[in-house]
Parts: sequence; structure tokens; C-alpha cells
Amino acid sequence: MLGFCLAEPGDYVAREGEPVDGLYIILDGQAEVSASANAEEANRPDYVLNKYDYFGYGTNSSDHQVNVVALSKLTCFILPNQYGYLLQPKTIWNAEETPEHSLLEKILHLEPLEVDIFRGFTLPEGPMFRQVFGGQLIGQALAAASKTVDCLKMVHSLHAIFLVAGDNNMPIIYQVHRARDGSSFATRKVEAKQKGLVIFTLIASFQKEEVGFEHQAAIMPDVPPPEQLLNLEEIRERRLTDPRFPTQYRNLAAKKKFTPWPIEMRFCEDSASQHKPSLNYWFRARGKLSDDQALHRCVVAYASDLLYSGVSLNPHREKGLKTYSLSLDHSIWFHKPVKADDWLLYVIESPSAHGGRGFVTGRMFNRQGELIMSLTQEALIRREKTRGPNPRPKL
Ligand SMILES: CCCCC/C=C\C/C=C\CCCCCCCC(=O)SCCNC(=O)CCNC(=O)[C@H](O)C(C)(C)COP(=O)(O)OP(=O)(O)OC[C@H]1O[C@@H](n2cnc3c(N)ncnc32)[C@H](O)[C@@H]1OP(=O)(O)O
Repeated sequence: MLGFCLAEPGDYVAREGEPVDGLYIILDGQAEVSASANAEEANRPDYVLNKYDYFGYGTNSSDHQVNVVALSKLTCFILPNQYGYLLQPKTIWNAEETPEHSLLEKILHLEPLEVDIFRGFTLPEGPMFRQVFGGQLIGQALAAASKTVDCLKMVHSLHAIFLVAGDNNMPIIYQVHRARDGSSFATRKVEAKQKGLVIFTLIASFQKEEVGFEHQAAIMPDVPPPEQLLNLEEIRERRLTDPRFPTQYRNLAAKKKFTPWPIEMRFCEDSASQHKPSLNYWFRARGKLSDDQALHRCVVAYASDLLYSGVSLNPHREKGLKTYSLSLDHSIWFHKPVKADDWLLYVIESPSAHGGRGFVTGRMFNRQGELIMSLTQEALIRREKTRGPNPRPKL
């Protein structure tokens, strides 16, 4: 528990050699630090601690190295040792390969190259498409922007444009431009480059927590809870073993290289509703994510592009149809804090498809029915041109 310490003049607040039990912050009064009498320390002058000075947790030793004695009536706030981690500088993702850590932290990990310049990679363990996955660009660019913003400010909106298909086989350089740092808001522009060419841009706005007007008009649809639904891998498993599918189809499907996505998804409707221009599914990050809101926002941003624009193709799906689809732009508004390793319901609708472009809107709710995020995207949706193997990225 957090606590306070009240001391009278002459009281010892810390004694040399006794275990450090927390970080003490002086809220009122003065205290004197007196060094021990050993030879080396004896020459060190005593000094006085004033309001907002602190001592205790964070020194290199688990025992006090000095005495701290109240010079006047003293009030200290105590942050116990178990909360010391709050004072540690946090990376917004963890690249360490611990089995329980989410692959997403590795995917979103960036190497700092220079001030405001970072390098990201496309990992073979992650979902791989013919070009760099749009969600990866959004997540990594947001991670780069977040690293340059005061940690009290959180992203509340972002707008991204996909200019050129990225090459999975080369690193991506993220250059952050600090557009503005205000007292409540900060704005960042990020350019993602490969071979010197800008392939993607992001503009993101960050805000300090603020109390204000509140309402929520959006209502979470009534859908089964995730525990009652199958995930993508289970659906695939069923298809492989379901005798109603032709053996040839099952054999082909079994031969296809299959890498589970770092995002687990559970679909609320069965395949009969696949022709509706809408889709509801629960999703969450696989594995454990570090407790860092900036990271959780990067993770949902990443996940938000996985099964999204495809919904605008739903009414047009027919046997043998091969489509060519690419995200063109993507916007997100974060209304409330998000926990990406807990279930979120993604409610997607496509109000329009026209002129080779499909438009989708999305809302994400947490299990309590709170609207956490709103999203929009436009994507190129065409019939696939018949041609040779996958076209090479245009870099
Ligand atoms: C309910 C249960 C559901 C279960 C679902 C289960 C599984 C689902 C499985 C998978 C889903 C995966 C979903 C992943 C979604 C991923 C979304 C993305 O990540 S998209 C990546 C991000 N976006 C981009 O990279 C776009 C970057 N921008 C561009 O590439 C360009 O700006 C452009 C949009 C292409 C426009 O460029 P340009 O003006 O030059 O356009 P062109 O029309 O000239 O085309 C250029 C070039 O594109 C190729 N192309 C175009 N049209 C077609 C087509 N119809 N067929 C094939 N290829 C096409 C082609 O190379 C063109 O070059 P060329 O002129 O030589 O023909």
C-alpha cells in the first residue's frame, strides 16, 4: 500500500544499514542526511533535503547508505518498493524473446538509428502478404511517433496513407517529424521509406489525459461471447477434417503453409452470412503484452487492418472470384484506453463500394460494451488481373 510518514524534529526517517522499503518524497519540512562515520564517508559533508527531494528506492543498494533525520516536522509520501517499476524508464515494446511475450512486441520493435529515425523489419514469423502488411506499417509508424512524444500524452487519432507497396525483404526506415508540442496535444508526422522512396505516411495526434463531457450513443451488438466461438485455426482444422469437403480440397488446404497470426480472432457469424457487407468478430493479441498503453494502442492499430477492407467485397463474393485488394488509407480514433490482450469486438460495416474502391467503417468495443475506438478505411478492390506469379513490389 502507498503511505505517508510523519516525523518530529530529531526522528530518524531512515537508518544506515536498514533495508530500503520504498521511495520517500518529502512533501513538507526538512531533513538532514548524515553520512556514516567510516573513513571514506567521514569527509562527506551532511546536507539538507527540502520539499520534493527524495531518497530511498532507486539507489544501487537494498540497504540505506546514510541516516536521514528530520530537522523539522516532516511529511513524506512513500512509494513502496513493489511500485518502483513505475519509476523505471519503459520501452514501449519488448524485443526479448521470452516464450510468454507476444510476438507482436517483436514485430513492433524498432531499432533507433538517429534522433527521430527508426528501423523496422518484416519478420518471417508474422503474417506475410505479397507486400508489407498495412497494419504493420501503421503499428510500427505509430510506435516510432510514440517514442518521440512525452509519455503522459497518448495517441487519440491517426490518419495513414499507403503510397507504394512495401517490400517484405528489406528494412523500413521511419522518419518522425515533430510537427507540434503543445501543453495538451502533440502532433507527429511519420514517413516510412524503402530505397529512399516514401511508401507510407502517418499523421498522429497525442493528448494528455483530460476530464470532460461524456456520452456513448453507440451500442455494442448482441453477439455470443468469445468463449462460445471458434477461432480461425479451429475453423481451418474443421475444414481439414470435415468429410463434407472434397478430399482433394482438404489435401490441398493441408499442404498450404500455415502460420497462426499473432492476433486470435473468433467470428460471431457463420459462413452463411458472408455475403452481408458487415462482419463482427472478437480479437485479442496472442501472448502477454507489457503493461504499456502506448504499446497496446500500436497493437490494436496493427490488428485493425487484418480483416477489415475485405468486408466491402463480401456482397460480391462468388465461386472462383479472385480479387486484388490493397488498403489505400486508414484512420483511427482512440476514445478510451485499450487492452489489446483482452477480447475486443470489431464491428465492421461497408456502406459503399464504387469505382474500384471499397469503404469500411469499424467500431471496437471492450467486453463491458464500452466504445473504445472508431475507424474508417478505403481500399482498392478489383478483380484480380490474370497474370504470372505475384507482381514484384514497385520500388
Ligand atoms: C468470415 C471469415 C473470414 C475468414 C477470413 C480468413 C482469412 C482471410 C485471409 C487473408 C486476409 C488477409 C487480409 C490482409 C489485408 C491486408 C491489407 C494490406 O495490408 S494492403 C497493404 C497496404 N497497402 C498498400 O501497400 C498499397 C500501397 N499503394 C499502392 O500500391 C499504390 O498506391 C496503388 C494503390 C496500387 C495505386 O498505384 P497506381 O496508381 O500505380 O495503380 P495501378 O492501378 O496502376 O496499379 C498498380 C499496380 O498494382 C497492381 N494491380 C493493380 N490492379 C491489379 C489487379 N486488378 N490485379 C492484379 N494486380 C493489380 C499491378 O501490379 C499494377 O501494376 P501494372 O500497372 O503493371 O499492372
